[in-house]
Amino acid sequence: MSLDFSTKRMRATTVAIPDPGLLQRFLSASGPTSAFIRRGEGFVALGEVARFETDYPDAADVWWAEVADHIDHDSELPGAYGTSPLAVGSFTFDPDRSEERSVLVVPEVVIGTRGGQSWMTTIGPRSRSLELPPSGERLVAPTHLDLLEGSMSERIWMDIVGEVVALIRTGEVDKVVLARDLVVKAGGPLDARWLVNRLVNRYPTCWTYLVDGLVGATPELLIRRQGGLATSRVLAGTVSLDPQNTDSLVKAAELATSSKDVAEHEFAVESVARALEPYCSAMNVPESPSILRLPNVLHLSTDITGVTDPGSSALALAAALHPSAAVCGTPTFAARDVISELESMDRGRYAGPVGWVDSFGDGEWAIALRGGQIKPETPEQIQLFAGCGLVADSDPAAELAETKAKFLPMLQALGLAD
Ligand SMILES: C=C(O[C@H]1C=CC=C(C(=O)O)[C@@H]1O)C(=O)O
Repeated sequence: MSLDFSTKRMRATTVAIPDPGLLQRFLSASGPTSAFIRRGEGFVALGEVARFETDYPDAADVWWAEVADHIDHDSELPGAYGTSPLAVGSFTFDPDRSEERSVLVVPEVVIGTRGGQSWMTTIGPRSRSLELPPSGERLVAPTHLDLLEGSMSERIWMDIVGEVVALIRTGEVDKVVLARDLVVKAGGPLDARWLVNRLVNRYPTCWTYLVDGLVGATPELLIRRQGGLATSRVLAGTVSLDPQNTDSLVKAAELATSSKDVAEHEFAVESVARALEPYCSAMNVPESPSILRLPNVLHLSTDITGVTDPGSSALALAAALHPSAAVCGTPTFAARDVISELESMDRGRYAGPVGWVDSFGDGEWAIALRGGQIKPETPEQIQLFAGCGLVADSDPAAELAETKAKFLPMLQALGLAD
């Protein structure tokens, strides 16, 4: 829907509501529906007042600033983080080389919970009903699933890893993040709500996202802006855990002392710190990473914080930080060229920013990892993605095993793994 800014104003109303319970129960079967949930907090969004399809996040940021300017907002929770009208979006990894378009949607209804406070924000040309929408519809598990090879076989992918490593050893690039895909076909249309529900339960410390058929649970936060504070969680460097998780202490020590993983991580931290610096008056970049533990893997993790200039929205910051070396490589443009030449698939919105921005410019943008894309033209199928950072001493077989660990959350959500 396009908006005529010269004449149209919109009205938004935010009301405090009692604890609505599990947010994902409000996702709707019909019509646009999005989610952004972590540790039971966040929101689900229903309906669509306006939509902007674009190639570049900066253009979406300009569009949203103009839309937000045309909203009159009444609130029972003035100033509470994330409760003002917002837009939910997801952006392609490489807009110059993708068939997919990026999207920013202004939903009609947002139901959220954060810090013990729950709210509903409605938005539209007129005042809307302030009744909570129906929830708790029974979800149906996907059936008759087939797990298919993606754009290339494991063997070919490992050969390409070998080629990229050889290229890194010549000094042409320092790090390249190479991904691969798998396709899962079901007997009927897949219900993204089923996947969201499973991911929220199994990976509560990740950001579970659903935007326009892109669904997953990512551990990596590109940027959060809350008032004047910006935070980014940089991940790079991984070891897989065994299914019983009995080996995590040994694996943590292995990861923390692996020069290959530490090098991979340092490239990623440096790229985020460098891109964020121009927007910050002060910044804290920890000297060494900590270990982030997930059910399937351990990651090296660094939380960067900065005091930001209020003129840059969360979406503008996401545009500046993307693509970090956690999903692209170093140097950025050379790594992106290697990916486009050798990866042999369209990443679409995998590894791009996914999240939200509100009318104050606050918001959260995660990196769309550990997920997949359901397309409207093939609703019975999902394309899953996973990638690995390659440096000079990466080993193809170990990298393939790492992608398998990274596919696990989605395969579990689909019922294809325990
Ligand atoms: C590119 C992915 O992960 C990134 C984030 C964390 C650890 C990574 C790694 O160790 O390679 C990757 O940089 C992915 O999950 O598809």
